[in-house]
Amino acid sequence: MNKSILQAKQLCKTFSSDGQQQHILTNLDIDIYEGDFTIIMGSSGSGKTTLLYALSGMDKPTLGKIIFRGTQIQDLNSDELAGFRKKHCGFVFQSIYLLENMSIMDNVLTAGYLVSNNKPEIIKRAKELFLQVGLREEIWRKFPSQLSGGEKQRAALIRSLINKPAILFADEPTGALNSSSGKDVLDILTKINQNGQSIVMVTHDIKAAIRANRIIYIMDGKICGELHLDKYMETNLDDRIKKIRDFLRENNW
Ligand SMILES: Nc1ncnc2c1ncn2[C@@H]1O[C@H](COP(=O)(O)OP(=O)(O)OP(=O)(O)O)[C@@H](O)[C@H]1O
Repeated sequence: MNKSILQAKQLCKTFSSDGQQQHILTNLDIDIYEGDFTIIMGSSGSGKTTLLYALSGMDKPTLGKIIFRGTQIQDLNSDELAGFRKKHCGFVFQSIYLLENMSIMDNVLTAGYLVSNNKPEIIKRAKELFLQVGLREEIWRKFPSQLSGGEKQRAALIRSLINKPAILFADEPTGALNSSSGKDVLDILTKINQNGQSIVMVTHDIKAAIRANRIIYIMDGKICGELHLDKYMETNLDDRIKKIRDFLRENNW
């Protein structure tokens, strides 16, 4: 098994609304391992996004510890947390949050300059990433509104990778894309994972889940099932899909 890079210990998250407390995560323990493509599944409202946000420092847990390479991040103040996220985490979401008033290249470079002063290095890496995800030079200076949903999501993915995050967190990144664009994004995620990028992704979609080598199932704020698979290959997909379907059925999905 690979080295653990992120741990949650006795994680609890409670939301209060209308005077009522809702316990979404309760005493949840999890390790995220370097190089894994970890998928979080579970029924709607089971707490998948809440878990992703807590693990990535986007939101503070109510109780418990989040430990990234030995540092407890739940105790960081908001500036320190923002620094942690910028430096170590990449994010892609279903909604694509690119800045509309700048080109996709500038969106990427701006994110890179927040972390590094080495502008030539950032520009070089951005160009490499654009080519790696199949976005040709002709569109680098286009604004987000001039691009298709799939192109925008690929640009958002480059932005999330520009600072070489230790972990890429993704929340249904293909949820708003047509199946061909969704497949392109999954192919890119698979490729970067094969090159060593650790990924934690929430999805409802078996087509996305087959890309993982580890699937966590959560129910009522707890991990109730875990499936380990070999790294994704385009062969034996029927067998892989069957294993995932059986696993989901066992968990009453
Ligand atoms: N900021 C918040 N304030 C109050 N309740 C919240 C908040 N964020 C999430 N919740 C509640 O926590 C529960 C879990 O939400 P979460 O988004 O983690 O679920 P999910 O498993 O990702 O669901 P889905 O698959 O539908 O996206 C839901 O009942 C939701 O209403």
